Amino acid sequence: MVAPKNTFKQALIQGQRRIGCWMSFAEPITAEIMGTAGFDWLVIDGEHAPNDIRSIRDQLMALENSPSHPVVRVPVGETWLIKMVLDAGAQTVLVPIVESAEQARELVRACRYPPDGVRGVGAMASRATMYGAVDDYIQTADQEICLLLQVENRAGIAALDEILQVDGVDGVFIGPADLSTDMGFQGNSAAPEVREVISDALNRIKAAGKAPGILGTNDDATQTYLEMGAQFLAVGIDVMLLTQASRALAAQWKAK
Ligand SMILES: O=C(O)C(=O)C[C@H](O)[C@@H](O)CO
Repeated sequence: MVAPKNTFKQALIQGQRRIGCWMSFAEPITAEIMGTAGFDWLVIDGEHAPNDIRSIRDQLMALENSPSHPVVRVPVGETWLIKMVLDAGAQTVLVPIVESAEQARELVRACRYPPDGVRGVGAMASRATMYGAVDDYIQTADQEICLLLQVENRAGIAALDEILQVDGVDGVFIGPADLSTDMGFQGNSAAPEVREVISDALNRIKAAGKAPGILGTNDDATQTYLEMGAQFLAVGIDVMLLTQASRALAAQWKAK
């Protein structure tokens, strides 16, 4: 079997815009449904959704034949967690709350095999190699893995230029909910002060030759981030899609 190419990473390198969606149900069946919607990428959220390594693996399996590229967000940037999601077959990893270049360098090392990194070699028994069927996985994995870091507080913003110098970081995602809360706006990411910081950060990320990313949870925010130049842009969350549609439907028919 030929080692899988990371088409999402290639698209980011080529400067293409990628429209995605968050998945917070932590269920393979909803991942499978989302995989039919036409998004370029889908986040399997290990930070705020009730996922474990088995549910992450099952959602990766559910998306196997989907054109939507799975991005696994680990709960924290720990080497052992990154090792597990890579072995489960993730090629793109999103790490929350990155605050320094040193942390970014450690995360790059967590994604790479020795001698460049510290990823343990258990490939033959893992899903990443289709249980040994991909002969050249170890030789090709480092270049196919896409590492996306989340900068989402004042410390991260202060360290952004240094983080952007770290080789092996493919993109930086600004977390509007966390950033606005850390800035004292309690989740109000539409506050002008927050929007200004987001706009400046997205510009700096692009200028450094990395892909800028963000999540908009309503049309106004999404349109604003699009105009600010977000390249990998999540435009919603599956749970919110269901809550909004089901509440609107109930209200529509109860009002008759
Ligand atoms: O700070 C943010 O915004 C994010 O990191 C995305 C969120 O975690 C979220 O809205 C998805 O649960």
